[in-house]
Amino acid sequence: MSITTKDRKSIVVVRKFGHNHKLVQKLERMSDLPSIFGSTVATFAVVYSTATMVFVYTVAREHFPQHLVDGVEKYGRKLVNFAFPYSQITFPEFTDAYMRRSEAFTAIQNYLREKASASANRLKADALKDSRSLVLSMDYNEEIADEFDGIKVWWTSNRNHPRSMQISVYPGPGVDEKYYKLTFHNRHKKRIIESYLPKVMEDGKAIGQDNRLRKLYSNNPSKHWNGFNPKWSHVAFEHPASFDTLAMSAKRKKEIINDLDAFKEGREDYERIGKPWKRGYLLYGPPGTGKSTMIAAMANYLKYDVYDLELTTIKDNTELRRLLIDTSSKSILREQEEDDLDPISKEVKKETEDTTESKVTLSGILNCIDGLWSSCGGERIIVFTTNYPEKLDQALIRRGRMDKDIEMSYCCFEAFKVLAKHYLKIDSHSLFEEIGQLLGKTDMTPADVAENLIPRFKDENVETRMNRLIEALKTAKEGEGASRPNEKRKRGCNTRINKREKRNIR
Ligand SMILES: Nc1ncnc2c1ncn2[C@@H]1O[C@H](COP(=O)(O)OP(=O)(O)OP(=O)(O)O)[C@@H](O)[C@H]1O
Ligand SMILES: [Mg+2]
Repeated sequence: MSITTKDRKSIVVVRKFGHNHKLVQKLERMSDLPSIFGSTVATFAVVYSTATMVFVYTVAREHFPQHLVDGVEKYGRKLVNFAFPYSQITFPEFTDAYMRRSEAFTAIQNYLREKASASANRLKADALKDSRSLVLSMDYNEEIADEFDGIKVWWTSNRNHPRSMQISVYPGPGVDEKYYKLTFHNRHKKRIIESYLPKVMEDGKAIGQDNRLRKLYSNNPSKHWNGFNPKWSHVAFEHPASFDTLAMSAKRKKEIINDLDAFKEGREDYERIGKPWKRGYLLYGPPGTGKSTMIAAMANYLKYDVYDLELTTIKDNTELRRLLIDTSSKSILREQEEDDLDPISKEVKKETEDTTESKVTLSGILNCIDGLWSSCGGERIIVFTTNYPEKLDQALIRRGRMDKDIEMSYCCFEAFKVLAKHYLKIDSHSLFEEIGQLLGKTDMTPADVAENLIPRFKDENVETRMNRLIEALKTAKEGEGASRPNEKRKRGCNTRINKREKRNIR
């Protein structure tokens, strides 16, 4: 170093700085070396060297003209960058003084959680709000290395300890300030910012979505809405239904799953053709054929929330719109026709409801489905369920609003086999043939079949349960024969999916 100064000590220190740069370069090449070691030494070198630069700068300002001092400063910065060519980005937990949690922090936390359990040595266990089980994450001061397109980066989890024992509802002095720090080589800055970080955010959000406890929302009567009473109340959505346990033919099931997959993966297609990312299903069929079970299976398959829309407690279209805007994406909105409600539910509703009649009109619903609601955040499914498809207005079910009809009907033999597999834990039995024949001649819903297969007492054996079903089928057949002797029944498997073009409900 050729700086002529009276202070010998500073020249010696600058030489050390050069030595540290070589060390950092060496550490960088040794990518197999635990990086915490590399970055700790490098950080130490930089802190040490930076302190020295500050000292040199102070001394120089006192003894040298300004243009020389500026030169030293510029050269010093270059040296620091040369010695530690890494950039760091910090992601604090809170975005502001109002305890608003940073979305970026949460996404990174989710993203690193999976990597942490595989590679970090020290983990923290938490039962997070809205999460179903214990979650493990990297402990403070722990480091995780990640790789993206051959670029190596390091994440550390840190916190600033409270500077005083003050108790505060806001983060700040007295409250832990947690943050993640990302370190990467300067030469990758552009790709890290433009490609890696967006990927971390996207993956982290998707992981959060998958792990969160999903919710079943129901709308509150609009007369109760105010700052304290929200439009929607929710409970945890923990319905156990799945496509595996849903009684219907395997072919139909596959068709519905494929349709849902295409929708879920279809974001870019919808964007490209300029269509709101939503899909409408019309589920129709007699009570007990599995319409509600199907919605639960869909929600579990897609990992969506469910909004149960009760139109009778909404005064008018404006309120309906406000209600729908308040729903989130990745959700299934279920609207049930009032005629479908059983007599008891109708009575309860009459007693609890306001006497003023709902002025929600069909066109109000349609406008919401077509317009505003569709456009505020995509990935929404709307399902209309009805026991009386023939009563639905054609405007509601025209193509583009309801994209697919799914008919749920009586239990066929294939559907019975699904129920037997789950209720009786058997795939075949000598009584299956008789049951199959009876199902072919009798209208019995999957709900009634299931009711006969469920044990009435502990350890009730499989034959007894199947014989009970046989008896029930025989009784139902006799009853049907007596009440509807001339009716020509069409029986297929319990689900039929109709393309809109082919179906004519009226
Ligand atoms: N297809 C099915 N697969 C499996 N279980 C079924 C099926 N259909 C009915 N069940 C059983 O019967 C019960 C009632 O079914 P569900 O509530 O889904 O019928 P629904 O068609 O929605 O009736 P409603 O028209 O009265 O609303 C379910 O809890 C489930 O146990
Ligand atoms: Mg139902």
